Amino acid sequence: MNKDKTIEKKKIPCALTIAGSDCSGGAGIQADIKTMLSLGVYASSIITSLTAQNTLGVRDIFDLTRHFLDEQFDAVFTDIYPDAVKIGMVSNKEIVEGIVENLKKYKAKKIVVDPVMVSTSGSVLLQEDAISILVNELIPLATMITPNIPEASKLSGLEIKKREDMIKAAYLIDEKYKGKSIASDSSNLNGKCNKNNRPAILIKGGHSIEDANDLLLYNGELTWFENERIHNDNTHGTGCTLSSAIASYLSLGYDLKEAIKHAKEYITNALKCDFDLGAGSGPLNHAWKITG
Ligand SMILES: Nc1ncnc2c1ncn2[C@@H]1O[C@H](COP(=O)(O)OP(=O)(O)O)[C@@H](O)[C@H]1O
Ligand SMILES: Cc1ncc(COP(=O)(O)OP(=O)(O)O)c(N)n1
Repeated sequence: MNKDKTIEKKKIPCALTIAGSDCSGGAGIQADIKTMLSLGVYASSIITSLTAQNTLGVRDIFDLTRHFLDEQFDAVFTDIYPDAVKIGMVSNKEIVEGIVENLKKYKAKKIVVDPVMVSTSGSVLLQEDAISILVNELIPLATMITPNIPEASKLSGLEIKKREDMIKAAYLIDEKYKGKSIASDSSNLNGKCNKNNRPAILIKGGHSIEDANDLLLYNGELTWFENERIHNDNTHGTGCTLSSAIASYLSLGYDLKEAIKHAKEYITNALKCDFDLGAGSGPLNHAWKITG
């Protein structure tokens, strides 16, 4: 292509989402791209799986092949290299293995892994035999992971009922990754070190019976991100949105804690708009910044 080299190129931050497609637009790739765009970040995508789902649940899942995954990685990373990456639904063993190999091959930076396992409506989004690869090979590449309460229970082996359990679970997960992190950016996250050389852990509190507070364990330090619980049943895609908002803020150059703080505010505002689409648990309003 004959591009005019005399025109000065404007550099805009680029975030990549590697996730499943939700045809109803509430979660997955669609929620991620809406979030990235609303935060002023260029969004690219690598699709792992197609889901036929809506606000009532997941009807069917069709996984992409390893070959097609590799083709997408090559197309994205050799042309518009992302400043940050968000990973969501990875569906099966072959796909997780492919993601691990490609992230290493292209030396991806600032990786936020949302260890999506089961949708809130109860559908399995990660096959059982893929869990150990996610745990032992993908998570060690991550800058941070964002499990919800059921996922944090699975990763830690601890039943989480209250705030203190979230703290115990965070330490148990952290202990597993002692000395195992090989994140290519672990020594250079916006100039800050992951001193312990393992992924930061953010346990999300959306499923808590208490407040919707999220807990971060980062460099051995605990931080709570406390925002009011919004009484809105339309929460489809909150986890996808939070992780893609964090990746967006990281691509904009925010440090980890600032990125989480702003991402949490984004979710709270999107929930406050009280969108009510569909017959079930509806999606968030990503246009809240424009429409209020
Ligand atoms: N009712 C709510 N009010 C305020 N924040 C919420 C609410 N539900 C979820 N969140 C927030 O949305 C984000 C995603 O959390 P969660 O729903 O636990 O994840 P997931 O969608 O992966 O199950 C977290 O920051 C959580 O605190
Ligand atoms: C394609 C796809 N990816 C992820 C999810 C799960 O979305 P999440 O935001 O974690 O939570 P719920 O929407 O299940 O509350 C999904 N449903 N589809």
